[in-house]
Amino acid sequence: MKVSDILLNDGYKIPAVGLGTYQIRGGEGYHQILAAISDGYRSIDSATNYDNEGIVGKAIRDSGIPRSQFFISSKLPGKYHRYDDALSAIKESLARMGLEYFDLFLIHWPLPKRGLYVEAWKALITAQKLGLIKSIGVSNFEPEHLDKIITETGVTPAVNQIEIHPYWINDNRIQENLKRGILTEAWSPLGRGSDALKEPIIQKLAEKYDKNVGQIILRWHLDRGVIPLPKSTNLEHQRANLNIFDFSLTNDEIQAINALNRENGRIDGQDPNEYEEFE
Ligand SMILES: NC(=O)C1=CN([C@@H]2O[C@H](COP(=O)(O)OP(=O)(O)OC[C@H]3O[C@@H](n4cnc5c(N)ncnc54)[C@H](OP(=O)(O)O)[C@@H]3O)[C@@H](O)[C@H]2O)C=CC1
Ligand SMILES: O=C(O)C(=O)[C@@H](O)[C@H](O)C(=O)CO
Repeated sequence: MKVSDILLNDGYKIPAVGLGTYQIRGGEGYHQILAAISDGYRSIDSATNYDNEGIVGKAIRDSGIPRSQFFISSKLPGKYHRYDDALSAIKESLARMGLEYFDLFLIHWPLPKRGLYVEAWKALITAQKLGLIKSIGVSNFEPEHLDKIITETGVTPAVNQIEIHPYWINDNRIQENLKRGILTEAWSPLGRGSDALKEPIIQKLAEKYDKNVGQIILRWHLDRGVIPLPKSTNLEHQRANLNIFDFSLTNDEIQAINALNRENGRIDGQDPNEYEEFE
């Protein structure tokens, strides 16, 4: 299945769907990632905190597909926000992956109470200049965090990866990213297997388009200009999650899914202003 590309604000292109890899680890995880690659995934979202950079890199190398055809992302953990630590951490991530560069590297969480994310951002800018990273971005950044790094460095992130699913549609943050020329990626795009998959409106649309419920939600992301990063260890789901480029939702259908939004729909404990990573 051919996945479309989207242009980033720095001139690089990113595939419109990527594979989430949270909790995909070890030998089993290696085979799951290899299977996803053979099904057509070229964009893979990893993180130092996922303890899987080694198997992601091994799957890429063993796939036989040229490195240049992949779009590989990882993320900086909070314990390495200091400038020197961040630069070393990026080099360590590359070493674990066995790669010479990342296509995208993100600050995983802003951790505003620690107040070091501007230092971390400066390290990503340096790493980009050194050729270790092509595109640099952030994750879980609120508009005020974005403004702070942009004002203090003059460099706008290419991507902000944030929580988005039918119970947390996050329209305001998507618009705030857009205003600054930042592309939005959706983490937990399927609500991490929540009841969203059972919602009648989504089931009805699945029947209408002859798709499954996961595909309807992923198409909703694309139709809102958002890149979803679905995680699946099930081969059938993995394949289906890429097969979303032969239909699109109407504006009314997008609004009907938007109406599932809940004031407290965020996944527990993931408020970017409060979130603390475990050391
Ligand atoms: N930047 C950040 O702070 C964060 C980033 N992330 C990133 O986002 C990725 C995705 O988020 P994640 O939390 O994993 O959750 P997802 O929203 O991707 O949901 C994953 C769950 O949905 C199921 N699923 C996948 N496809 C389908 C389908 N077609 N039909 C029915 N069920 C399906 C999976 O089960 P099965 O395996 O059986 O298919 C799994 O239980 C992460 O893996 C990670 O890469 C996530 C959280 C925070
Ligand atoms: O998966 C990630 O990228 C995370 O940042 C984690 O916070 C994850 O969302 C989680 O729920 C950890 O408890």
